[in-house]
Amino acid sequence: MTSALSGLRERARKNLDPVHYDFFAGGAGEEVALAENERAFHALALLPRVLRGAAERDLRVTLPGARASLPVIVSPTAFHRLAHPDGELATARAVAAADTVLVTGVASTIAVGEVTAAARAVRDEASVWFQLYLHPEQDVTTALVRRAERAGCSALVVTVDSPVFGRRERDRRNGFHDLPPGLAAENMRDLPGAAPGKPLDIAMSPALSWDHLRRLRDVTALPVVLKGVLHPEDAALAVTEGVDALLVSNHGGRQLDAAPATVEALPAVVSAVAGRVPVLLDGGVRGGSDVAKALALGATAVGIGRPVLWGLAAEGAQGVRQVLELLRAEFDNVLALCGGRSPADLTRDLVVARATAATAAWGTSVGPQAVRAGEGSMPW
Ligand SMILES: Cc1cc2nc3c(=O)[nH]c(=O)nc-3n(C[C@H](O)[C@H](O)[C@H](O)COP(=O)(O)O)c2cc1C
Ligand SMILES: CC(C)CC(=O)C(=O)O
Repeated sequence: MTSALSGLRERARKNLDPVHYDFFAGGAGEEVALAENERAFHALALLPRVLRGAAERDLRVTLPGARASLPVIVSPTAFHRLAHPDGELATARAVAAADTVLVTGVASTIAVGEVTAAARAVRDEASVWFQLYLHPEQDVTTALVRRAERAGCSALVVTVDSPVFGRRERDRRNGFHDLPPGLAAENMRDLPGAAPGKPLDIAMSPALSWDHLRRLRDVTALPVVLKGVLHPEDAALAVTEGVDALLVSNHGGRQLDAAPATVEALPAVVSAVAGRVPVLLDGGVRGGSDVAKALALGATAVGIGRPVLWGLAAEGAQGVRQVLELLRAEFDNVLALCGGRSPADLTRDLVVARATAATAAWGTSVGPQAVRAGEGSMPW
């Protein structure tokens, strides 16, 4: 993590109630997956190409229902008003100003219609996607989808890595179970089964199956991004089921602690999808070179979770904007250093396992590992 980003995190830590800091920062279990997401990026190196004439660079990418000015979008994170009084409104303004996609979540402390309005006040065509969990009762899911459609969201992000809630030790230790008075999951109000004036609980259900996803697709024409896929067989199934994109994610290490680092799971998913839909990744992206590594391994874009929360808690909308501009500048710099003009120039042969990077470049004994990576085998 660069000093600018860790500086924001430290300022966020100072501003936040320690219990809320732990909620944002923490993971499940022993926080192995949380740590692995970042470690796995460090374990990879980029093998740059030279003399490729990369004076003019274009960072834009096309995604379902959206275009983004850089291949970094904002993943859904809960309860932004714990980080800053303006909460998701501040996040929405900053993300729209940076001209990328905001994935606003069902666990937002501001209703989705107000979030999209704040984004559109900054940029007419601002892209906002809506993240939801499938509810076992179809009428609740449908009501959430209608809410997102009315708000003008251009895709649905369906999180499927949460059949049950991960065991978050920090939250248990801190006794953090409820939002402070005055804050609520605003999108959960006025849903079928909700008591008047009271938000419904966000359901996480182990009973969900592909049938529930089919029922969702029956009630909406919005593109669907499936979030939390790690197994290549699930990726292939999802494509067969007609999803419009996949987001490789382990929920920032907050669900299955034994899950692999996302950048390590990415190549097999990319291979299973075989170019049929875009594949995105989140988890542990902290700098421009992480973005470049994920793209070289086949991601169309990456999402960031905690860095946005650090920016928001440190400085509100300004802080979120700072995080996105930092990543834009770093990614552009790395792209140039790799001799690339656009994200498409970041190809798989540019990624090698760090332990073998030098020997791969020399073409000696370990070299073929990196060379074969370009042909579909794993470089680690
Ligand atoms: C505080 C917090 C809350 C989150 N809330 C949600 C959520 O409501 N829905 C969801 O799909 N993912 C949620 N996530 C996971 C993020 O969307 C994303 O997968 C993860 O944060 C990416 O990892 P990173 O924080 O290392 O960038 C949350 C993550 C954090 C840190
Ligand atoms: C409270 C949850 C709905 C959000 C969260 O913390 C998570 O998904 O990690």
